[in-house]
Parts: sequence; C-alpha cells; structure tokens
Amino acid sequence: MNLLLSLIGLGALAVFLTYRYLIYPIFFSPLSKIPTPNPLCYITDHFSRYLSWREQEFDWLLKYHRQYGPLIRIGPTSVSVNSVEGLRQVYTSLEKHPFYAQFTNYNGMPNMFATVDHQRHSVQKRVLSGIYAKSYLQRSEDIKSISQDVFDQRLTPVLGHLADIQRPVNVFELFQFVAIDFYSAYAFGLDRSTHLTENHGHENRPYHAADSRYIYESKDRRDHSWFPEDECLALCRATAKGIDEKQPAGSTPPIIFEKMYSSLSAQNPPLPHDTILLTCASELRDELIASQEGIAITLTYAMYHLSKSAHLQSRLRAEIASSTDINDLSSLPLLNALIHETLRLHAPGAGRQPRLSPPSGLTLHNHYLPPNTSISSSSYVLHRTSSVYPDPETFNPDRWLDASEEMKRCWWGFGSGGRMCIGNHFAEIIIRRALVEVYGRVETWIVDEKGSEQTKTFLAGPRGRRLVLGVGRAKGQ
Ligand code: HEM
Repeated sequence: MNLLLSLIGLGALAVFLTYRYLIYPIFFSPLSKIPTPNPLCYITDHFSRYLSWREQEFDWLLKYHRQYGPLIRIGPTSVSVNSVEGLRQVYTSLEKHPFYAQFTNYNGMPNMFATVDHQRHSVQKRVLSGIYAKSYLQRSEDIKSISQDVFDQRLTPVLGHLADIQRPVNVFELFQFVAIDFYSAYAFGLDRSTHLTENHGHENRPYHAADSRYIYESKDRRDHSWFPEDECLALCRATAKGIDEKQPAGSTPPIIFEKMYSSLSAQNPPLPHDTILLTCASELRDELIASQEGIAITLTYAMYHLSKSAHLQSRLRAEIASSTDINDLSSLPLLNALIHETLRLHAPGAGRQPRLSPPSGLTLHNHYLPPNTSISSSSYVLHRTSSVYPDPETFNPDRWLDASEEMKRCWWGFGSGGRMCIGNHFAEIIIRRALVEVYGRVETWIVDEKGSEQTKTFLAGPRGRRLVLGVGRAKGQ
C-alpha cells in the first residue's frame, strides 16, 4: 500500500514537473506566441547564458531581431526588445532585475548601480544628481582646476615627451590613468587624487626618459583595472577625518565624497561610522571603475579610428583650432559626432540591461508579458539597426552631423530613463577634453592593434586591454 502511494505521489510529481517546466512554457505561457530563435529558449535560460559565455549572444540577438522584429523570447520568462517604443515603455520606470545585485562592493554594501529597489535607488540618486548635472559641471570652478591639473600639467608633458622621443604608447592604459586621476580628484579633492598619468603607472617613480626605449606598458602589477577596495576605503577614511577635523579644503574640495558623507551622517537614527564609510566607499569605487573603464574604452576606439584616417585627424585639428573656450567644448560638431559614433559602434556598456515587468504585467508590441518577466535591450543590437543607421558596421562620424530624430532616439550609449548613467556629462567633459589635448598637439598612428578587438561582454573593452599608438608632433606644434 505504502509503495503504491509512493508511486502515485512520484507519478503526480512527474506530471506536475512536466507540465510546469515543459508543457506550460512551450504551449500555455503568455510568451508562447513570441518568436523564439531556438526551441531550448522555451524551457531554459541556459542557452542564452551559454551564448553569452561564448561571446556570441550579441550577434545572435542581432540576427534574430533582424529576422523576427522588435520582440523575441530568449528564455522561459525572458524577452529581448529592440525598438524605441521598447526603450520608452521598459526603461522609464521598471525596476532593475536582481542580476544587478552582484555589483555591490565590500561584501554586499549597496551602491547606486547595484540597487534594485526603486525607492531606495531614487533616494541615493537624488543625493548625487546635482553634482553630476550638466549645468553644474559646466559652471564648476573645481572642474576647471581639475582639468587644468590633469590635462595641462600631467597629460600634456607626457604626450610631448612621447612625441619627442617617438615612443609608442598603450592608449587604453594611459587613459585609464587619466580617468582615475580625474575622478579621484573630483571625489576626494585634487590634493588626495591619484597621480598615475604623469608617473606613467610606475608608482612612486617619476616618469623618466630612461624607460623610453620600451613601448609604454605599466610595469606596476597592482591591479589598476579594479581600483582595490582597501585603497578606496583608506581614501574615504582620510577624507572623512579631514572633514570631521575641519582641515582646510586644499586645492579643490572632495566634492562627491562630501555630498555622500554629509547626507549619510545626517540620517536619523544615526548610522554607525563604519557603515557610513563603507557605503561611501562602495559608491565611489563603483563610479571610479565606471569612469576608468567607460572613458578609456571610448577614447581607445575614438583614437583607433582617428589613427586610421589622417584626413579625419586634420578635420578635427582644424575644428579644435577654431574653438575659443577650452572649458566648454560641447559645441564642436565634429568632436561630438566622433564621440557619438564611437559610443554607437563601440558602446562600453554593450550588454543586455535587464528589467522586470511590474506586478500588473506589461503589454509590449501587442504581447502581454506577465509579472516578473525579464525584459532587456542591448545597445550593441539597437546601434546596429540598419533601418536607422545605414551600413551600421561602418564607423562614420559624419552621419551625426545631420542626425535624424530617429537616430538620436535609438542611440543608447548611456542608457535612458530613471536608471540612465549619472556620469554621462562628467564622462563627456573628460572625453572631449582628452581628444582636444591629443589632437590639438599631436598626430597618432597605429603601431600595434593586437589585443584591441572589442569583447562582446556586458562591459565591452579591448580584449588584451591595449591599443598601441605612435605619437608625433602635429605640424605647427
Ligand atoms: C563613456 C563612459 C560611460 C558609459 C558609456 C556609461 C554607460 C552607462 C550605462 C549604459 C548605464 C546604464 C546601465 C544599466 O542600466 O544597466 C550606466 C549607469 C551608471 N553609470 Fe555610467 N557610463 C559611463 C561613465 C560613467 C561615469 C564616469 C560614472 C561615474 C561618475 C558612471 C556612473 C554610473 C552609475 C552610478 C550608473 C547607475 C545609475 C543608476 O542606476 O541610476 N558612469 N552607465
């Protein structure tokens, strides 16, 4: 009797599981009618994960969006959407997928990027949005001082020296250093900022000509790519001490840190001091990595295309020569077009950005998506929509000189909506200024592009973390 009951129980379980994980997702799920590129996608997310692991997911999505249209099913409860309408509906208000929780630092300390909950995120974002606003950054005397220090005093001498001795340089690494120096100055104040650029990555060792016969690669094996947690926390601790003891601000104040620190210190009931420091460090470390990677990747690929075209370089040089205000480069058309086109073809944040459908579900492109459906778009795919960007694989900055509204709406370099990149204007200021400093003074050409091909991963940078360019003084410089 017991055996019979067990067999019936097992049979019922088998029927339930077959229905739940096989029959329902294939035939009865509201997603069943959505075009599905591979039958495995009906029953498992592992197929798209496998493709992602093989770096084939982006091209797979592109192929099937071209074949099936703006909405495709890529898992039992996951869809990919590729349309301006999709961006509008999904990215204005939907919560992030729990996927993002992996981006916390210091064993789970929250930061803005990793926070999924809508309410908690808006509180965090409000604290910092003012100091990243375009108008604030454009007017800021501190940004001017930092730009002058990082570009005029640190980068320009390095470029001049490289040109004089004709030593090639790994621009990906050099501009990671520029971005880290700039961000750390804005976060912690100029006096506490890192000094990687002029030291060429050799910590505590002034740059000097004896190293010049080598192609520039950092010999410092500390992991700059992921700013170490302990260093970031130590900087936060030292800066907090300076604020608490009312030490003089120094050349520029610790703008980002001070904002976060004062907001967290004012909370009621009060937070433990260590929690405040760790929360600040988690946010600042995340932003520092975003700066270092996003800015260096964009500059690397902009310089890659410029290095392939002497004509494009001379057009840019002529535009730079005509500009009147080094602190406001936002109105140079070719410069902006170059940056837009680089972020179109080489978006650093290329991967799918998953969101969750709300408790009431969502109707998208005439399909009902039940609650908790994962919905995602990818800039890699959006930016290759050939009806919007003809000949999408070609780098053509001129396409932006007279851009249609549709081109602008489909461009997604910094995301959109409530979770759009908070650092977009900050990044653009650094990228513009870097290109002006380089191409206003020197010309570049490709020496070694091995390892510069872009990965097809969530954060997409040069596979070998390098692009080696030659540098020579531009005519008349
Ligand atoms: C060219 C450089 C950059 C690119 C291409 C870029 C791109 C992006 C994209 C696409 C997102 C949305 C990601 C998603 O929803 O999954 C994002 C979010 C974010 N970025 Fe950037 N970013 C850049 C530079 C920066 C910089 C310099 C900072 C720091 C100051 C920064 C801080 C952030 C933060 C905090 C978020 C999360 C915003 C939120 O959740 O509300 N990014 N970025």
